[in-house]
Amino acid sequence: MKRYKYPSAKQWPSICQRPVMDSSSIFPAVNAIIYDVANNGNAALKKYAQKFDGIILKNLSVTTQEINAAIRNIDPSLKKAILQAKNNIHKFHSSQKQAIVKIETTKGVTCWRETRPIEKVGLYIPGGSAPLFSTVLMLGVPASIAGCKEIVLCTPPNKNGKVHDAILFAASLCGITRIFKVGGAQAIAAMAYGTKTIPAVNKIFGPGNQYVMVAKQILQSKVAIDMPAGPSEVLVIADKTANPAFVAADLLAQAEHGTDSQVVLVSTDADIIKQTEVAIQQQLSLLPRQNIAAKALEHARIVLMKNIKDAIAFSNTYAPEHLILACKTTNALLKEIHTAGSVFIGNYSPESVGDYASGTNHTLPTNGYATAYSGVSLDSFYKKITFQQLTDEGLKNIANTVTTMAEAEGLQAHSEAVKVRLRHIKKAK
Ligand SMILES: NC(=O)c1ccc[n+]([C@@H]2O[C@H](COP(=O)([O-])OP(=O)(O)OC[C@H]3O[C@@H](n4cnc5c(N)ncnc54)[C@H](O)[C@@H]3O)[C@@H](O)[C@H]2O)c1
Ligand SMILES: N[C@H](CO)Cc1c[nH]c[nH+]1
Ligand SMILES: [Zn+2]
Repeated sequence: MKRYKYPSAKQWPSICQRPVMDSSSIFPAVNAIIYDVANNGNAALKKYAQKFDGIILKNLSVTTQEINAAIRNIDPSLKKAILQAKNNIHKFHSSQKQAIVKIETTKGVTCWRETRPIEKVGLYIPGGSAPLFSTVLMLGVPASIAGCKEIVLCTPPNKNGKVHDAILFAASLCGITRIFKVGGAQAIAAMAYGTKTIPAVNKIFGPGNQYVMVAKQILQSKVAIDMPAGPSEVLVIADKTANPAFVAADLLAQAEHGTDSQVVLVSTDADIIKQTEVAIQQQLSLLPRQNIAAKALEHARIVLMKNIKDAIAFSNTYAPEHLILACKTTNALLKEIHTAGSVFIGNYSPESVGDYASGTNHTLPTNGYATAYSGVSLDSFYKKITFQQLTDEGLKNIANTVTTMAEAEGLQAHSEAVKVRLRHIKKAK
């Protein structure tokens, strides 16, 4: 853990550095995997399943029998929880549908936008250190609301060559049947290039470790991606109204994801910091994944700030995936938040509820990308097409503007496409 007291704004960018792996080693490794999958297809996928997941696979596809068995085997209380989470995610994402708005920009010139689903989408579900079946809902629910025709899902197999029952159950709830036992950078490459078994898609979604995230970034010239969503992060802003036990629990919740997760506490109160550090040690010792969390805590940041205004400004510089406001919150303060993936307000809004069931999406930009990217939403699964329709009057009303601009750009043919119609209208009268 690194601690800072009243750092100057000049120091903030260096404090905000993420513990990302050295990209000089990760890019060549991922490039080699992509090249191999593009050239050797399924054979390369099976080779990497053996190398990274420790399993020799005969078949990459999950069979209907495996899906049906998972649906039968799933624990009833887990089934109920998944159904409630799905319901909330469905409600929130359905509310993001937008009505078509037709605008007459000039008399007789009407413009509007219509949405169409992206036809083929690929969902990556992390499974290296934990089978994140919640991510199936976060991606599968909006994909099915949008009406994507082909939904492909890739996830790493476990040591027995199986996919976790809850992943298969959640997928079946979203109507996803094309499921493949492929993880890591090789899964992203397979969905970008296609193999004999795995279809190529138009857009790839989903979080993952740094290999997955770098593969998505490299393949962006071949296929669309949702965003760079890598190792989990949280930044908590705590004032004296915060509960140190809650803050510690929230920091540990993200720290347990992976050794490269990053957690940051920014507080205006030295006592709250002290008590939170004590609570972290107490709670950490009780966690099954304490080794992972402890490693992640090594690159945690604890920052004492003079006031909440500076704390928010620091958070905007960090651009956290998740921001928890364990402080007195007003609407004016919320307006000061410019960069964050998802925000949790007050002592009773733990980040875990957004991970699973409040309804918001947990696939969010990490590593500072919240400066420019939004988390996954219904919109991520659509293309937006603009339309315009002009009457003859409309064309006359706008003609001079277009011909003047076209001719000033030296593009006479553009101008003529308008003028030929004007002559036609004149003749017809
Ligand atoms: N940003 C978000 O929205 C979000 C959401 C959920 C999870 N996450 C993050 O997703 C990540 C999940 O990571 P994970 O590792 O558990 O699962 P993962 O499925 O992303 O990665 C596992 C795969 O990584 C590959 N791999 C492992 N070691 C490798 C190596 N040395 N070289 C090349 N490839 C290798 C293997 O193919 C393996 O199947 C965590 O970091 C978690 O914090 C982020
Ligand atoms: N916190 C993760 C996003 O960074 C999402 C997740 C899934 N399961 C639990 N948590
Ligand atoms: Zn989480």
